Amino acid sequence: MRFRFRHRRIGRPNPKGNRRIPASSGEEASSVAADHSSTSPSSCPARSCSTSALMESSHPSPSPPSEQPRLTVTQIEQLRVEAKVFEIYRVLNGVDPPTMSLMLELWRDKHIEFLTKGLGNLGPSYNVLDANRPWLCYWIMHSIALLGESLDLELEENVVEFLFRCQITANLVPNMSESDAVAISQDKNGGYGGGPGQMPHLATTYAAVNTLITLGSEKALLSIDRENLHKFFLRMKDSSGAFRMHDGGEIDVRACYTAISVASILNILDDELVKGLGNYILSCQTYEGGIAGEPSSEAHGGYTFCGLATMILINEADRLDLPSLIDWVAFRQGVECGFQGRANKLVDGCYSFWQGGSLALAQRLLPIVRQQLQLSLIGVQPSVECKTNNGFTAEEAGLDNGKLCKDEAHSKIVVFSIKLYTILPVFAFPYTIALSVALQQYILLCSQVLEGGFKDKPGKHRDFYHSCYCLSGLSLSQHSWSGDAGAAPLPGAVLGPYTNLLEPVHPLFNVVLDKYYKSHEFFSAL
Ligand SMILES: CC(C)=CCC/C(C)=C/CC/C(C)=C/COP(=O)(O)OP(=O)(O)O
Ligand SMILES: [Zn+2]
Repeated sequence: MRFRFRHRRIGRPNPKGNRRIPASSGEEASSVAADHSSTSPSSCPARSCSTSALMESSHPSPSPPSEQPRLTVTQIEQLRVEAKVFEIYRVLNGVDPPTMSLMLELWRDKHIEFLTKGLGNLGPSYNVLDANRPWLCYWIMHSIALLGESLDLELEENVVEFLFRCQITANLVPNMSESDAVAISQDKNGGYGGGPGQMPHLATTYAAVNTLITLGSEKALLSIDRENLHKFFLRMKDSSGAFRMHDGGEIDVRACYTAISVASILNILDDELVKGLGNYILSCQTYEGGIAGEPSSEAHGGYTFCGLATMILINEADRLDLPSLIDWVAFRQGVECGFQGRANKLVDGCYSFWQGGSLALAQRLLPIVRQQLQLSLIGVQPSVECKTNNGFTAEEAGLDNGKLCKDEAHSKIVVFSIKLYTILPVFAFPYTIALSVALQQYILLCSQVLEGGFKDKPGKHRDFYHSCYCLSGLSLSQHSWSGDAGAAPLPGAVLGPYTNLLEPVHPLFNVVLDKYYKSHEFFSAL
């Protein structure tokens, strides 16, 4: 039977009543505003994974050397070999750890407390992250749903109404009456802005629609103006086949994903929106194997997720070089067990989703991956030397009898074997369980804040963005080997107490699976 935390409305007593609350660190209550400032594009000391990555154009330059202190590989290996997880915690956090079971426990009630406090800040006087308010709704509501909770109906309605006002575009004034808003929503401008009266933007449109799907009420789903949204998407479509973020805005893989994800989940995806898009995404896959934000840029986990998910949604994933992509993502998991966003950068909790999500997607593409590996070897005749060196028989390597000379065959097989060695372990059952449990260890020990919320890494502040993507990554890794959707994960796949188990997410859209099914049914019937 499936283990779930379902439909506990926030504000009611906790039926489990078994949460152990750690002593306050003194950072509490008044610190929520301070936490927000840590996500503010303008005030974030380290812009790493700031919300600017979601809203602004990003052209990563070659990675600068980091000043962040980190353990050396030798130190980590030593600590690991001696199984001194406590020591790792102490060195990373600078304080003595609580007991092991407390460290590995998901502090549900504290997370809910932190998340619900954030909802109070969506009103018109809330200036920090002013252009990101639908994102705040999504990060918070999705995190709450992952934890198996939901809001009181009145609070949910407030969010629906707030987002409805964000659907009204730049030619309107904030705080207008609902009747005026309804009248003006009939005009040609679709899409959601970062706040009421702001210009529509693809990123905030994605955040708003995912929030409404997460809320899932009829009122929430019906509030989405699909017809005008489709017009908005067509207006954002560029002649290259890609999309731009907003009128006159930048063209990149993020814009492609947000447009296609929303169009797909709302059942308004058509040939016009898809035309030429696969070619654009393909031109963003770099020599490293990952996907960049735009052609000739550096591969990055955020864009790799967006690019791969888009290709799957438009049914063109087989055009990507999947073995190289998987190779690249797998090597982004550092010795700290978390993922980095790109080569030579520090690991960070949010990539648990962007990189972990890419692996979760690739896992479903294994038949295509195998086919691509085999196709790259058609006609190759393995030599005895190759078989000995690489430990694979011709049959295992999927080789045909071929016409290539020995040298050519040899070089191809070496390349092939490198891929086999890196890709097979990534998807071999026990090995992958170990990798996903290791990722859970990073999230629970290094990103989780025991007072509630999640952060990039020790030494940083918690924020809603990292809370959302750490929880999303945690859910994906807990469920990564559950088999058919809906099956309960094996206890060994869930690090810490089994009560840590989160709701499963749909890896293409990053909404809770049940919410996706409900909305799919709803929009298929329209
Ligand atoms: C759905 C949607 C809008 C997705 C956005 C995907 C996403 C997170 C893209 C990342 C953008 C980027 C290049 C960040 C680098 O920031 P950095 O240089 O500060 O971080 P780093 O050092 O970890 O690379
Ligand atoms: Zn981050």
